[in-house]
Amino acid sequence: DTGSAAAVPIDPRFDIAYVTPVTIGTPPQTLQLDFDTGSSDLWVFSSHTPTSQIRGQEIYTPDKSTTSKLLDGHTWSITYGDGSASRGNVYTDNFTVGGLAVASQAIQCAQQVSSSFTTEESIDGLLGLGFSTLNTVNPASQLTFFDNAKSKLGSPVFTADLKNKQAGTYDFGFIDKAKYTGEITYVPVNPDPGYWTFTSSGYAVGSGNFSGSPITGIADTGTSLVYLPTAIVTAYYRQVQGATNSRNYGGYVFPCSATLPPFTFGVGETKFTIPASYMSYAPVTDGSSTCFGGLQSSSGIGVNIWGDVALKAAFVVFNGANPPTLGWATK
Ligand SMILES: CC[C@H](C)[C@H](NC(=O)C[C@H](O)[C@H](CC1CCCCC1)NC(=O)CCNC(=O)[C@H](Cc1ccccc1)NC(=O)N1CCC(N)CC1)C(=O)NCc1cnc(C)nc1N
Repeated sequence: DTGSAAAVPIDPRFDIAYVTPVTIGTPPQTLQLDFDTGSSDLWVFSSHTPTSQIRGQEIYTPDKSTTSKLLDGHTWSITYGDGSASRGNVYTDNFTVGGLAVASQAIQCAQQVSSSFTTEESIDGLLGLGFSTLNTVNPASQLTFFDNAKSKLGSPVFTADLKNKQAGTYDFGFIDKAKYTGEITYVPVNPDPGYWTFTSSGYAVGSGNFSGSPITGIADTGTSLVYLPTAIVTAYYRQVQGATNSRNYGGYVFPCSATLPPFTFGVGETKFTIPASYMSYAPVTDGSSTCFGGLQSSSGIGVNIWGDVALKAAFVVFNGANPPTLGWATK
């Protein structure tokens, strides 16, 4: 079997996140989920979520599904890097993504979500595509949709073809040659503690020389920006007129009129260039002439993160074979 579904930016003006339609239950209930390779819980706004915490999101109602089953005594609680959080109980039900079906997928129903989820009306929940070791369900952790679907897939892979300010695609079980150019460069993945961790072969700022220093980080579709070591980030913003590291805005900002250099990163021998237009993330507040950079320092995070700003510049194969690898191709 295979599956293919659109990854749609939640805001047409800048790519803070992408959502993908899924169906849950019988008859099918359609929700838009944020596919997140940086976590491994599949959780949804639900009939168990207090209405005071719901603002326009679609919800999953297990009682309306003839195939839902309560996973008795199981609970979950998750906190994300940006401090957002949610927790709740667990059902199993039929689940499909782009035509690919899993019969008894663990669906984590939110009984509590933090305010940033309530205010993000376009996200009805998350679908974790990290390694199942990260799943937070107690007393028995649950498998991700990808792990459940693997045995049905021609090839144990999924691919991310995220695009700038337009809909891209997540494919499951096959690699679509029409979505990339040249060859796919595969690199090793360290699945511990559960992220898609790989090592980039280096970077260049604009037309500057390529620095071959290895950068270990995670490929994370659920993170909007790229977070790299401070030395790299300062080298980048040294090339941007008027750039400052703003404590007020929590990162590097610059005049929206500034000329930005592109940013190149290496995977094996292949080089990926993030165009300057992706490197200006968004005005710090609506209508401001100060813009927030798409590249920020990872010093406060503890891990380097290749988020959507970088992933948009490539076609990425998440190969769930043993051992797992990451494939990168230009497009
Ligand atoms: C089992 C936990 C799981 C593995 C968890 N994984 C992650 O945090 C990475 C994961 O990819 C999550 C997935 C996000 C979570 C929020 C909702 C959207 C998806 N990524 C992050 O938290 C990275 C930082 N956040 C982001 O990048 C969010 C994503 C977002 C998008 C749309 C709407 C709201 C938020 N972007 C923003 O807040 N933006 C607004 C501000 C703008 N300047 C940039 C874009 C983890 O590491 N948690 C440990 C953890 C706990 N507590 C903290 C403080 N840090 C932690 N790392």
